[in-house]
Amino acid sequence: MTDPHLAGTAPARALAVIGAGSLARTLLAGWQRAGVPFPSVLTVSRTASRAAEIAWPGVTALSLEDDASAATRAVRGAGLVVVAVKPWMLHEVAPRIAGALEPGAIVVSVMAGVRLDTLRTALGGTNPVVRVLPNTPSQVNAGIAGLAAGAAAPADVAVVRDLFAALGDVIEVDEDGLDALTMLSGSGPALMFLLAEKLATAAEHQGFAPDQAARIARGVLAGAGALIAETGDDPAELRRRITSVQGVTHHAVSVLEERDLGGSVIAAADAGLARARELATAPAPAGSTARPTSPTTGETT
Ligand SMILES: NC(=O)C1=CN([C@@H]2O[C@H](COP(=O)(O)OP(=O)(O)OC[C@H]3O[C@@H](n4cnc5c(N)ncnc54)[C@H](O)[C@@H]3O)[C@@H](O)[C@H]2O)C=CC1
Ligand SMILES: O=C(O)[C@@H]1CCC=N1
Repeated sequence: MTDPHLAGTAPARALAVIGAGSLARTLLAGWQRAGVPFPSVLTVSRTASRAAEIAWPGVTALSLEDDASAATRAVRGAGLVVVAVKPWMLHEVAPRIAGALEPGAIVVSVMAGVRLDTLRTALGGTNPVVRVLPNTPSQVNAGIAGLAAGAAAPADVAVVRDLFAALGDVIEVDEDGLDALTMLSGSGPALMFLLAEKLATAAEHQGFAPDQAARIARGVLAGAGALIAETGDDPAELRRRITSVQGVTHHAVSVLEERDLGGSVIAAADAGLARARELATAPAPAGSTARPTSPTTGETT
């Protein structure tokens, strides 16, 4: 699928992606799907085994394990550099790339919490830096990304905006707005998937086999998503059409409202915002190099 916004406007710039984990792969898959014509794409992983997982056409996957200068090599010649490591790894990445960035190369940070001032200082202060907060539906060009431009020149911001418009909707905000979006749209899909997991658990509780329970949960989430996407109707209106007076939906939803679902989601948003702000200066969490850590929260590293 080629995004019509991009026709004729896509930057013919080489792309370097530092940190080729979950989000980086999501973005690359989305750009490939949208047909974004990068002249070359280099990714940098920490380990050779992670680099070997990226056997994609047109992508050269380097690793620090194989070549300690991989990050420096990747950014040389790149017009766009996406930094997609965990926020607490910036201190390791920045010295490797700061002196090697091409003049005018645009750095896009997708790291949660890390402020533009911090990025600019860490990267030597001469290259334009833009913060973007994407989400994983970008992989299927159905993402929402927050974009905070800071002091970047309008032409550079336009390049980044076009790039992420190929992956879905782009909302321009200031940095405080970006911290809030980190949970709302960045983590938002996880909330929806959590609800689907809980629906499957409830189905099993009511006697369905696990494979049937999984089909029910997947079908409901995918069907509801397709309905809202294709009709463009308001979620409250779509819910109203399901809710018969004193019917089944009314009784089920009442239980969630009595247990303050709305208050719980607001509390979750506040907790996410607080954590996004903390990440600006936080050390690596204990155990953050192990994968995966928790079946409940689904943390990857
Ligand atoms: N996963 C998501 O849905 C979203 C993630 N983000 C942000 O994206 C960033 C990456 O997150 P994920 O992809 O989920 O994490 P991840 O752990 O899957 O990927 C990070 C990758 O960086 C690599 N890495 C670490 N140090 C490195 C170094 N010095 N040089 C090169 N590579 C190095 C790691 O080996 C790992 O593969 C984080 O800062 C996160 O806040 C933002 C929005 C959404
Ligand atoms: O959990 C995280 O910190 C990242 C940022 C938003 C989604 N994943």
